[in-house]
Amino acid sequence: MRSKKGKILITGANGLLGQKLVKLISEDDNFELIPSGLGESRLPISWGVEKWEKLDICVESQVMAIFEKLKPDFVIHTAAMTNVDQCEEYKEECKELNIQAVLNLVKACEKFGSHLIHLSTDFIFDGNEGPYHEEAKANPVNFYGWTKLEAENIILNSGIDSAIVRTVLVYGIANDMSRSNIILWVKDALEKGKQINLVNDQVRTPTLAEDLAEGCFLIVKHGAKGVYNISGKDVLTPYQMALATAEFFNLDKSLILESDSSKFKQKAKRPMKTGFYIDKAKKDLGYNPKSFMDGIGILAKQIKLADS
Ligand SMILES: NC(=O)C1=CN([C@@H]2O[C@H](COP(=O)(O)OP(=O)(O)OC[C@H]3O[C@@H](n4cnc5c(N)ncnc54)[C@H](OP(=O)(O)O)[C@@H]3O)[C@@H](O)[C@H]2O)C=CC1
Ligand SMILES: Cc1cn([C@H]2C[C@H](O)[C@@H](COP(=O)(O)OP(=O)(O)O[C@H]3O[C@@H](C)C(=O)[C@@H](O)[C@H]3O)O2)c(=O)[nH]c1=O
Repeated sequence: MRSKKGKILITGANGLLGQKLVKLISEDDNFELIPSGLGESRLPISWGVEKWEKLDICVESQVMAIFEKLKPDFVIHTAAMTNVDQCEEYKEECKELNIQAVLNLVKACEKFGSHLIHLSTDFIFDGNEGPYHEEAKANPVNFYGWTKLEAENIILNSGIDSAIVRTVLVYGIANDMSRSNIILWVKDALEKGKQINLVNDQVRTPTLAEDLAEGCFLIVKHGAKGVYNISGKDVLTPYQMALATAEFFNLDKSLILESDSSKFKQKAKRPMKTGFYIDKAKKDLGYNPKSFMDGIGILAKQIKLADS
């Protein structure tokens, strides 16, 4: 039997990215996969992934015990408090999960020499000059973004082997999801005949969850270190994304009301113009994401499968 190329621990494996990583890596027998999460596994039974470690990354002793037991070569850290508006309201909980837990993981990686691949975000930027390269100056405009920048700094100043994966507005469908994403809630609203307001002055490079998982796995396979932008390649406003969704699913576009950020307010401020240039990931890793329309196509097939 060929020796495995490495043991990969995934945190937050029940999440949208987490589940896509499990699906992708479990199909490559060069790697031993260890999915972990806060509660019981919510992975589809049909995937036949038996392994599961219950791991609350906020509890340092649990993190140390898992590393002691498994000694992972790589850790793909996806777990976080990702509801941006809740982060603004519940700052202590957000700091606990998005910063303190990263300190726990860094300590364990220092002790066991594990390579940490950490998920970060376009929300570390203020959105005044997007799209952004990896070297752009961070300046978060909401608490979620501030915690994610703090986490980056802890990792980059720690000296451990690490890669920071920054991404943008992830879309996709997973099993028993803990939060929705733009294509799903737009599609759902239009199917229910609900009017929705979509801003036309915020700019993103929306990212298919499968592409993001591919980018993280490429970093593992290359043993890559440093900061990588891993996002979609199309620069779109939420209004354009909603129109494309209505187009694709043949839904009523007249329910989509064009708005702007002066009229449409969310609890946490959103950076206006973000999105990423991805030439570094393309050159170093061979990363090659789908177009937004092809991404919606992949999602549509999965929705059809899930509904059947
Ligand atoms: N989604 C997006 O648009 C973007 C995401 N990112 C980053 O990518 C990463 C993955 O995002 P995404 O897949 O959408 O996240 P999800 O919210 O889908 O998943 C996060 C996971 O973390 C788990 N979790 C929560 N608390 C703990 C804990 N204490 N210990 C262990 N696990 C815990 C959750 O468990 P449970 O399911 O039980 O609640 C959930 O499964 C995050 O770091 C996020 O900041 C960056 C940019 C955009
Ligand atoms: C709910 C809603 C959002 N929007 C816009 C605002 C925003 O730019 C975009 C997405 O808004 P949402 O609130 O759905 O998603 P949001 O919380 O902005 O998503 C963020 O999640 C975290 C985890 C990240 O790291 C960021 O990269 C980003 O993806 O759509 C509307 O125009 N109308 C609406 O009714």
